[in-house]
Amino acid sequence: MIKIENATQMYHSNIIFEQVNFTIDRGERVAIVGRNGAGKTTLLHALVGFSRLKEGKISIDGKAVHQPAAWKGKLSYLPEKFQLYLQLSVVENVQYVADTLRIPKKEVEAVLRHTNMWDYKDKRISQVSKGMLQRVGLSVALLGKPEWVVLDEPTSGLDPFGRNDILKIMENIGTSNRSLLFTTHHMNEVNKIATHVLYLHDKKIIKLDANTFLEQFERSISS
Ligand SMILES: Nc1ncnc2c1ncn2[C@@H]1O[C@H](COP(=O)(O)OP(=O)(O)OP(=O)(O)O)[C@@H](O)[C@H]1O
Repeated sequence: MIKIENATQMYHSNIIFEQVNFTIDRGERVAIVGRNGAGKTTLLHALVGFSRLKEGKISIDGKAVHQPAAWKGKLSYLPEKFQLYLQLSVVENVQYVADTLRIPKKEVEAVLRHTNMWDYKDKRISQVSKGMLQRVGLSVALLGKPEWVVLDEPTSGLDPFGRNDILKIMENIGTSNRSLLFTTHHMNEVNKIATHVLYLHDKKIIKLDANTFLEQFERSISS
C-alpha cells in the first residue's frame, strides 16, 4: 500500500497541496487529474521520492518513500519527457537499462512483446515514431516487474492510434499484484483505464472511485 499522511508541498511560499491524506492499494489503476498547474507532476515526484514533502509522510508498504529500500525494484516511474540513445536500436536501449539494473536478458524480450515493440526491436531510436518511442519508454518502465508503475502523461502528444496502443498496454498493467498511477487530461482515459481518481483541486487531493468522479465531472460541465 502507498500511504500519504498529512502531506503538504510548497515551492517557496506557493502551496501546491496541503494536509492531504489518501492510500493506494495493490491492483488499483489510479488516474491523477486536475487543471494545468494543479500539481499532478509535483505529486508524482513526491510519490516516487524525487522530492521531499514540506510536511507529512509517504510510505510504500510501510517504508518511507525517500529511502531507496522502499521503492528499489518495486516502483518504476516514466516521466513525460525521457531520453533514449538515438544511435542505438530499440532492443539495445532496453537491454542497456536491463544490464544496468542486472535484470535477466529474457525479460527484455518479454517487455518488448508486452508493448508490441518486439517486431521493431532492431529499428534505431532515431527512426521510430513518437508512439513507438513511448512504447519503448513503457518497456523500460516494465523491466524488473515493478509492483507500482507510475506514468506522467503517457499519451501526451500522440495521435489517436498511438494513444490507443498505449491505453491497451496500460489496461494490462494494473493487475491484482501490480498497480498503475498515471496523470491525464482525457476523461475517456479515466473511463477506459482507471478504477480510481485522485482529483487535485484547490490545494486538496480527493480520492474517488472512477465512476463517481466521471458522474460528478459530467454534471459539473453540463450545469
Ligand atoms: N521546480 C519548481 N519550482 C517552482 N514552482 C514549480 C516547480 N515545478 C512546478 N512548479 C509550479 O507548481 C505548480 C504545479 O506544477 P505541476 O507541474 O506539478 O502541475 P501539473 O498539474 O503537473 O501541470 P500540467 O497539467 O500543466 O502538466 C505550477 O504552478 C508550477 O508552475
